[in-house]
Amino acid sequence: MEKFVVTGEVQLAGKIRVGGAKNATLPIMAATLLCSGVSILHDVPHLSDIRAMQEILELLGAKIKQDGYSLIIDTSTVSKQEIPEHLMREMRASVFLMGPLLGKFRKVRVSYPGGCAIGPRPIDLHIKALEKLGAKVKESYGYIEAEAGVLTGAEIQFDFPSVGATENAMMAAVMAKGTSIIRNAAREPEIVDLQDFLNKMGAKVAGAGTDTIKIEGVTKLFPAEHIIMPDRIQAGTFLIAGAITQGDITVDNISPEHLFSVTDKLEEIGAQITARNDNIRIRAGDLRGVDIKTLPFPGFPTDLQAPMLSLLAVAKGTSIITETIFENRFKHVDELTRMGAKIKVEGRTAIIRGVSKMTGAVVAAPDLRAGGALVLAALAAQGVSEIEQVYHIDRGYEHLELKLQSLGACIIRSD
Ligand SMILES: CC(=O)N[C@H]1[C@@H](OP(=O)(O)OP(=O)(O)OC[C@H]2O[C@@H](n3ccc(=O)[nH]c3=O)[C@H](O)[C@@H]2O)O[C@H](CO)[C@@H](O)[C@@H]1O
Ligand SMILES: C=C(OP(=O)(O)O)C(=O)O
Repeated sequence: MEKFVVTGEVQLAGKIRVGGAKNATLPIMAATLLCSGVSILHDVPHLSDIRAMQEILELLGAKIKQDGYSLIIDTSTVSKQEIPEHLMREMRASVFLMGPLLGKFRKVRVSYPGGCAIGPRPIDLHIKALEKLGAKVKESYGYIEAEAGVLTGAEIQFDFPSVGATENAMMAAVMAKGTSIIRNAAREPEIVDLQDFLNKMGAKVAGAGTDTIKIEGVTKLFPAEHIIMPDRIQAGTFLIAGAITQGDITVDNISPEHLFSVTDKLEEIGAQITARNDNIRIRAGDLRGVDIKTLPFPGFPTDLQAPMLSLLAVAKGTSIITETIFENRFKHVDELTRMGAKIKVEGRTAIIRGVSKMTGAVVAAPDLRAGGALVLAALAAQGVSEIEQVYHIDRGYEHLELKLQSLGACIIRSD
């Protein structure tokens, strides 16, 4: 199995461009099912999750061509509404197919989705939204079947602003009869990107980015062309890499407003941030501990909690991180402890006593962002580290080792 071998204590410097966001691409790929014809997506990252979604769409009957960072998706031959279990299990985003398949065929059969093992990840809010729109949902033997003679616009009130449930509800509602209103909707930028794509297809969606989304159902949607929004989580990871290595990095092709909660914390920690139209520069300074609570957007993103924890592990003083989104997202802590970090986890809180240096060790990536966090820790640590289970990292960071090498890091992929 592949691993990363990292020699730490190299200050990173230079410019890095981030590509399209995994978490925007996946629902948009699913949304192409809502029409019949050729949609073109640009800046699609080369990631294993994207390949898994491609495999599912192809299995449903789509024809897909990849041209560099563009995906040409022809949905005119899609005929199936059922997704086999082994593909559903590959990633969380497979659940996004329920909304569009129901919208298109009025019928869908899927098993429970996989994704990062970061605590229980129920789909009750997804199902509730589909039921509100008129679907009859049956769960048995690990499969979920939904059917709707007609989908009818409805008021959907979420108990929690779930990103995936908001996206699924939007995709099911765009072709429902009448008006739908989603309240307490998630406000993540990826939802705005999905709205933009759906509207290019001829949908009538407004309000994404706020907690109330209004959708006027239409009878037909058309193929569309779209440039995927930049990946704010990758951008945040590179900024943290700059801070943890005492470096000077500029991250290009990013909307600074997507990262305010992160750059604000980095400044509080002691880094100097300069944000321009589409780039952010970070120059590291003396690092000091801060407290962080993960929250739905525009709060601090849970997907950057693990990388930030690595940074706080070498910041002066005590920091407290409270993870409010997922129940079990501190799996990197045991691995960071092997590298000399001093961290105590109590329930959803991690108490971090900063050490002046971590030391290289053999560690294993327990999930995607935790894997990213271990790479960052290794970049700062004294000596050589090996990070195993790189396949988790490849789900969401494209050629992370090559990107870090371009900034001067000493990291290689090895068998
Ligand atoms: C592919 C993708 O875009 N993944 C992102 C998406 O995941 P995902 O869409 O799965 O995250 P959600 O916002 O739905 O989940 C947030 C919380 O809501 C709970 N919940 C969710 C749905 C539901 O039906 N019932 C329920 O209780 C979850 O267990 C979790 O505790 O948003 C998360 C939160 O920003 C990110 O960490 C993931 O990277
Ligand atoms: C948790 C993540 O992904 P997923 O929801 O696809 O598991 C992530 O991108 O950090």
